[in-house]
Amino acid sequence: MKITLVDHPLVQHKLAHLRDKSTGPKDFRELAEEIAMLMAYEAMRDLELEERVVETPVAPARVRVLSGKKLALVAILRAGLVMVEGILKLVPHARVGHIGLYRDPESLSPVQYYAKLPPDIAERRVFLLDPMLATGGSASHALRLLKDKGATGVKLMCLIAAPEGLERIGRDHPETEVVVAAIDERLNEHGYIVPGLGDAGDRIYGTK
Ligand SMILES: O=P(O)(O)OC[C@H]1O[C@H](OP(=O)(O)OP(=O)(O)O)[C@H](O)[C@@H]1O
Ligand SMILES: O=c1cc[nH]c(=O)[nH]1
Ligand SMILES: [Mg+2]
Repeated sequence: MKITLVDHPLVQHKLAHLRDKSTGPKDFRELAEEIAMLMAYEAMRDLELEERVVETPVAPARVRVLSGKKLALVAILRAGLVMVEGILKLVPHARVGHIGLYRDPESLSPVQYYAKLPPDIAERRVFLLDPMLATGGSASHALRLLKDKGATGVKLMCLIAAPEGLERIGRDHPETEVVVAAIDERLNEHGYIVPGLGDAGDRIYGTK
């Protein structure tokens, strides 16, 4: 499994504020959007380009524009929604899918309550978005669902990953590239990432 760590200073600076427990929902959402946007710059580095010629006011210019497969952003609800908002600013024509999952607090297994994907998902470059990769159960479930719909080459983008989650994805979906801004120490006894940032969904929406 390929892991891409986005350790750019701007990403790390914003992540520091995101982790801080005194950061409220408004700033949390803005920071998470900005980090996702900066990470997408790296995650989309291998998008295909084709040559064109455009007329500048001075002369023809050979330019390169995006070509190849169209894009799909798939958010794991709820927390993945903020990443969609950031990345859509860069690629506004991407189609957006939603997979609704919550972790059962006892078993920590994902429970699916919703799924709506672009019908041509198998023909698109897919970026699966969730800020937190903890046990990896939610991301692994979502990757299975996407693959069952015919998606290939899906990239998983997470702000913070635990080693346990990365191992799980490597085991279940070894062909998947995971793009992360930080790899933390471990999970605690409740399945939260240490030091992490707490419950991403609750911090985004102020539900705790
Ligand atoms: O790797 P895992 O162990 O599966 O944990 C990660 C999942 O937990 C969080 O979602 P949560 O279940 O809190 O749902 P929410 O986004 O609605 O709050 C997070 O956004 C991930 O989807
Ligand atoms: O640390 C964690 C683990 C799972 N989900 C979160 O939102 N945070
Ligand atoms: Mg949550």
